Amino acid sequence: MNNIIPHTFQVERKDRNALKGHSSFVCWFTGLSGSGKSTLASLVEYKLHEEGVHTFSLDGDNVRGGLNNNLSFSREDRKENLRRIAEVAKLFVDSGEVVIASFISPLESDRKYVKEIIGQEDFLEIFVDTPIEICEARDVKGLYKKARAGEIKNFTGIDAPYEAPVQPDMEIRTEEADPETAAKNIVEFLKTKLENHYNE
Ligand SMILES: Nc1ncnc2c1ncn2[C@@H]1O[C@H](COP(=O)(O)OS(=O)(=O)O)[C@@H](OP(=O)(O)O)[C@H]1O
Ligand SMILES: Nc1ncnc2c1ncn2[C@@H]1O[C@H](COP(=O)(O)OP(=O)(O)O)[C@@H](O)[C@H]1O
Repeated sequence: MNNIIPHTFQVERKDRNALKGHSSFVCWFTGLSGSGKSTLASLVEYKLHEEGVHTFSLDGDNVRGGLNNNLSFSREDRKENLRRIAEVAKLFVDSGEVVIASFISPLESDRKYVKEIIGQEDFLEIFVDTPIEICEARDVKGLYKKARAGEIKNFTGIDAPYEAPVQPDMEIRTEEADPETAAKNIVEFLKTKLENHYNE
């Protein structure tokens, strides 16, 4: 960082957390396209918001439509996509928000990189574990059909890899729990972090 000297501001993260009355961190959903990331993220955010928690959602399609609209789905571009998202998420954590991030984030090494940028203590990984056959049967956006027809290249799970997390903080098998029940369980899990992390 040549000649870059960060300014220290009087209002710090701890002051923003105190004003909001809770801690801030990133809840990161990873899983295949159609696994249920956005569905669960939306329900979880709604429930937290209803309880007065300050939240902000970052989602694959939204971020790729703006900030990251120059990036493809090559391995290098996915890494850059996730690097920028991690930096943005970190800013939101500093601002005192609970960030709900939903990105395929298919590689263990890239998720590790994201965790390093955000900081281990501010990062929770939730694996939305849905077998590819189910995601493909759902085919919410018709993308699997296009990928099978060769109209989309590097599609995760078809001709690009997805590495399941080795030690996620939480795993949701969407075949076993309906979205509402799964979201409730996630919120219960996050509440511990909201309180404990704040009192540390
Ligand atoms: N080739 C390919 N592979 C996977 N996904 C694709 C692809 N092309 C477009 N899409 C759409 O982009 C969404 C995933 O973007 P992400 O930023 O989450 O992907 S990544 O983390 O950089 O791998 C993903 O959204 P979700 O279905 O919500 O996961 C797709 O709608
Ligand atoms: N238990 C579940 N959790 C989440 N989504 C589910 C579940 N069961 C079925 N679904 C359906 O699966 C689809 C998941 O789509 P979406 O949330 O957009 O996935 P992603 O964001 O991972 O691409 C939605 O149509 C949702 O209604």
